[in-house]
Amino acid sequence: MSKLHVEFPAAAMYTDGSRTADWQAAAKRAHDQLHGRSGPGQEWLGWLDPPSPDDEETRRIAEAAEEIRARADALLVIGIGGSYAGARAAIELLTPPFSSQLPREQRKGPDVYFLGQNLSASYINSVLSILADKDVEINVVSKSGTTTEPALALRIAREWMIKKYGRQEAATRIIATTDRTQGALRRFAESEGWRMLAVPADVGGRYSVLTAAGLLPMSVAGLKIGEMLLGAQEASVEYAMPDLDANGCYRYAVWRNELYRQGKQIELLAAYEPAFCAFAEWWKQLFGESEGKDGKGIFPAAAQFSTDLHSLGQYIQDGPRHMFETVLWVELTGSELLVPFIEEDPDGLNYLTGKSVCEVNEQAYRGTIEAHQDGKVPNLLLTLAQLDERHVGHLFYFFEKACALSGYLLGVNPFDQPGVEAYKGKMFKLLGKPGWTV
Ligand SMILES: O=P(O)(O)OC[C@H]1O[C@](O)(CO)[C@@H](O)[C@@H]1O
Repeated sequence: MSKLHVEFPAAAMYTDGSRTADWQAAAKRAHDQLHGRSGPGQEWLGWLDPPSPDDEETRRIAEAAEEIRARADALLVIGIGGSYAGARAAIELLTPPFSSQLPREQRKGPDVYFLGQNLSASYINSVLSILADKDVEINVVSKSGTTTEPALALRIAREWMIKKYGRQEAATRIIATTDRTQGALRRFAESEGWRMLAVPADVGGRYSVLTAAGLLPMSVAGLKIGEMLLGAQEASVEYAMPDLDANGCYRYAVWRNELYRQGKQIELLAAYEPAFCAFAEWWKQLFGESEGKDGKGIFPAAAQFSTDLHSLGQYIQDGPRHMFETVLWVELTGSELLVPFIEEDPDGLNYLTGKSVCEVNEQAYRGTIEAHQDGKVPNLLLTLAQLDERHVGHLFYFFEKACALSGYLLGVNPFDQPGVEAYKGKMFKLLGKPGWTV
C-alpha cells in the first residue's frame, strides 16, 4: 500500500478521456528525458536516487548532529530558499507546536532557529536576543556562499559568536554546509577552521532537502533521518515507471498540466494541519522556481484550512475560475480530542458531543471539497496515511519528482532559476556594489 494516495475525484468534469493517450505519450517522453538524463538541466539530477541511511555522508551528518545535540541548547540555521525551507518544513511537520516552551527533557532536541531568510533587522535582533542565554551552535547552509541574505546574517552571527565564546571556541561551534569543492562559503569555512558538510554538485538548492542541507538540522532536532531517507527511497521505486495508471506522482503532474491548459493558472496547496505551513513554503519554492519561466507556469499558492476558509474561502468559492486546489489530508494524525457536552447548549454544538475533533476536521475537509467542486474549482486529493519521517520522506520525493516531470511536460527547464537574478542586480546597484551599474 502506498503511503500517499493520489486522486482526482471530479476528473470526468474536466477531461473526457480523449487526450489520455497523448498525455501518456508525453509523460513517457518526459520520463525518458529524466531517467535518460537527456533533458534540460540534466546535470542537476542527483536527487533522483535518494541517498541511503547507510551512506558514508549520511553517517557523517548523523555524527555531526549528535555532537551538536550533546553540546547545544539551540541550533541557529542560516540559509535561504532551498538552503533553509526543507529543514524548516520537516521540523515543523514532525515536532509538536510550541515545544520550545516544554522542559528540555520533554523535547526531541535543541530548539532550531532560522536566520538569513530575510533582511529584517528586527527579526535578526529578536533571534539573537532569545539566544543570549543559550548554548548555541550554528549551521550555515549555502551552496554558493554569495547569497546576500545568509551571507549578511552569517557575518552578524559570527561576530556575535566571537563575542559570546571567543574566536577559538566560536570556530568549533560553526558548521558549514556547502559545495563539496568550491565556492565562497567553502573558502571562508576553510580559513576559519569550521567543520563542513557537502551538498552534492548535481543537486540544486530546491531539490536539496534530503542532503546535508536539510538532514543536519532535522537530525539535530531529533528527527529520524534514516527513516526519512527510506521513505524517499521507497517513493523512488514506487514512482519509477512511466505508466500513468501505476504512477500517482506522474498522474498528479499530468493533471496539473491538463488543468493549466484549461486556464487554471493558480494551484492552491491546502492542508488541514497547521504543521504544513512551512512545508507549503518549501513546496512554493520548488514549483515556483522550477516552472515559472519563459512566460509560462502555474502560480503556486498555499492555504491553511479551515483557517483560510474564513478568509480566502470566499474568493475560492466565488472569485475568478482560474485556480485548482491540491488538498493534503493526513489520515492518522496521532492526536485525539472529544467535543465536551454543556447542559444548556449555549452555542448549539451539543449535536457534536462525543465526536472527535479529527472527525469534525474530516467533515470540514469533505464538505469543502464538495463545495469547491460545485464552485468549479477542481480538487486534486493527496492523502498521506500518517505523519512520521517515513511518510514525510515519501512526500518530499513525490513532489520533487512530480515537479521535474511537470516542468518537462510544460516545456521548461525545471532546474534553473535565471529570473531570480533580476532583483539581485537592481538591489546591488542601489547598494553600490562594485561593478553593478544596471
Ligand atoms: O544555497 P545558496 O547558494 O545560498 O542559494 C539559496 C537559494 O537562492 C537561490 O539560488 C535563488 O537565488 C535558490 O535557488 C536557492 O535555493
